[in-house]
Order: sequence, then C-alpha cells, then structure tokens
Amino acid sequence: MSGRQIPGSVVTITGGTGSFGSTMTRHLLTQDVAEIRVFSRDESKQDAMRHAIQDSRVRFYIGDVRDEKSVNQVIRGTDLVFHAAALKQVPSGEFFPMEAVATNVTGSANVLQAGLEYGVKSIVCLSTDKAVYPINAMGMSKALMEKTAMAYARNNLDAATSISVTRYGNVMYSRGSVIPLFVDQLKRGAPLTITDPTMTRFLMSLAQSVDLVEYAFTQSDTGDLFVRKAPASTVATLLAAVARIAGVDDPDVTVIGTRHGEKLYESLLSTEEMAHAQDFGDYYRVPLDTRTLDYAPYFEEGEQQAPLEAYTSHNTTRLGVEETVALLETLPEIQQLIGSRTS
Ligand SMILES: O=c1ccn([C@@H]2O[C@H](COP(=O)(O)OP(=O)(O)O[C@H]3O[C@H](CO)[C@H](O)[C@H](O)[C@H]3O)[C@@H](O)[C@H]2O)c(=O)[nH]1
Repeated sequence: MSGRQIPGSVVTITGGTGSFGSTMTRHLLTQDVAEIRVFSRDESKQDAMRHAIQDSRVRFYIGDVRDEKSVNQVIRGTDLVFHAAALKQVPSGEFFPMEAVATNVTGSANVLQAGLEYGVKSIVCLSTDKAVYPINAMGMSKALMEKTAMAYARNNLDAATSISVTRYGNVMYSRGSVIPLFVDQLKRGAPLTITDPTMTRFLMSLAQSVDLVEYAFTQSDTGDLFVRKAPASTVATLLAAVARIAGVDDPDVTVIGTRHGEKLYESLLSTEEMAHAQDFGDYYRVPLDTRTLDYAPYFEEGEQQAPLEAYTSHNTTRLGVEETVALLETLPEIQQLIGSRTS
C-alpha cells in the first residue's frame, strides 16, 4: 500500500476551472477530501465555479503555472497535485509555439519542482494522445512535459513524491469540439462540415477520466504513465450518430478537408511504449524506464523488443453508428438534448 488516500487530503488542481479540473473537483468532494485548491488565471471562471459549487472545502487561488512564486504558494501544504493547467488548442499552438512551451513545459517544471520541494505525496500530470508521435506544437509541448515529468521522477527516485502521467484521447462534448459543433449546425439547419470521413478519434467521457487520476494519486509508482483504453469511431460514423440522435435523416454534408496540424488517426501509446505496457483491463500502465545513461550493461544483457503495434484510434475497438449512438446517449449533454426534443 502506498499510504496515500483521498479522504483527509489537501489537493491542488492546476487549471482547476477547466473541464477536467472542475469534474475532478466535484468528484473529490464526494470522497471526503479535506481541501481542494483550485489554481487558475481567470477570476471570472473562478467566480462562476465558486457560485456553482458552494463548498467551503474549495479554495480559489489566482496564479499562473509560469510564475514560480504563485505555484509555490499554492503547493506548499498540499498532499496531492492534479496538474491540468495547459494551453491545449492545436491551432493557436501553431501560431504561438513558445506560449505552449512556456505554459506546458516550463510551467509543468515549476509544478514538479515545487511538488518535490514541499514534499507533496503524489503529482499527476494530465497529457493527451496528441503528445504521441506529435506533429503539432501543442502535442510537442505536451510530449516535452511528459519527458520532464519522467526525468524528475528518474532523478528523484528516493523522494517522497510519486510523479505520474495520465494520457487521454478526445473528450466527447468538450468545449469547441466536433460533437457540439455538429449539434449546433443541425439546429441551425446548416450543412455539417466534415474534414475527412475516414479520420478516427478515441471517444472518452470526462467521467471516465476521473477514476484513473484517483488511481494514479493513490497507487502510482513514480514515473508511471497511465492510459485509459477507449473505443473510437470515424468522423463519418460520429456525424451519422449525432444526426440520428437529432432526428435528421439525410443531413447536408460539406467536406472541408484536413485542418492545420491534424492527423488521420491518434495514438495513445507508441509502439515502443506498447512493448513495455502492462494491461490492467480498463487501462494500460507503462512503468518508468529506470536505466541510467550508462547503457553498456543493457546492451550486454540484451532486451527483446516485442513486435507490437502502437495503440491507435485506427486499431482500437471500432464503433459503428448504433454503438456510437448508444455511447453518446450516456452523455448528460445529449440526454438534455433528447429531453428538450421530446418535451
Ligand atoms: O468541423 C469539423 C471539425 C472537426 N472535425 C473532425 O472531428 C474530429 C474531432 O475534432 P475535434 O476538433 O473535436 O478534436 P481534435 O481531435 O481536432 O482536437 C481537439 O480536442 C483536443 C482535446 O481532445 C484539443 O483540445 C485540441 O486542441 C482540439 O483541437 C477530427 O477528426 C476532426 O477532423 C470535422 O469533421 N468537422
């Protein structure tokens, strides 16, 4: 047993007002947490969250992960840190890559450094499938965040702090993503814009992300990478499923082509990671590579590289239209939509 647990703990959530942060906050409040420190830049989002949640265990801290002082202030006295603060928009990263570096790489290093200095028990860094074989600046900066976390773990194996990474695919119905866009286009009677009908994406709900973070908080060995398994669908299937839910038989569709920095499919684990991954049912764990820079003994002993494939949205469980409809119908936003159509 790690001796780490949620009840009675003080938890800091960087990027606490975002979708992951606020979902995590609500979940932790059901787990007898002692205090949650919501750390973020935006006063008005904090104010909205304060009104929505109204629980004296939630404390709000204005700050920026780029600013060491504000990071130190919030992390001091914390038991567990969920690091979700990030610049996550792919297109803006292409125009301002150094902003992504400042927040996602340097900011993450500030969080890790403070966590180690103040003896935090566990730090969980939130990452994305776009960090695997990255082709856009956002994904590249997240990949560097992961490398930074792993290096902090490897260089501090005796520390009291466990550092881990959770990596997820697309979150269904997240702000600005394709499902609410299709819903809106259908409502307006506008044509549905599709990039490439054969493109695939993993489909995950926010609720599914929570368990894995809780597991990482309490059970991780330092340097662990966790990946939640998820099914995927093509964009064409997703479009058909949303149209069916909205009761539109034959929607107008315009093909707009692939956007900047976009891939045909995403990978949650690279081939190299799959070779070391342990299958835990709902998720994979990839333990830290603890070898030092002295490679000689490993060459002599040799290491078999299993001939595996990466874990991608092309080769994971593929959902058809019926199954995608069923999955979408589990989302509160879709249930609301169906409710408003039938009432
Ligand atoms: O008008 C559109 C918009 C998107 N798509 C397609 O729908 C899929 C999902 O697109 P999203 O925009 O929902 O998601 P992305 O995979 O492009 O990534 C988005 O979600 C990520 C988190 O999962 C990050 O936040 C990222 O910055 C943001 O662009 C993609 O195949 C995309 O090509 C369409 O067919 N038509």
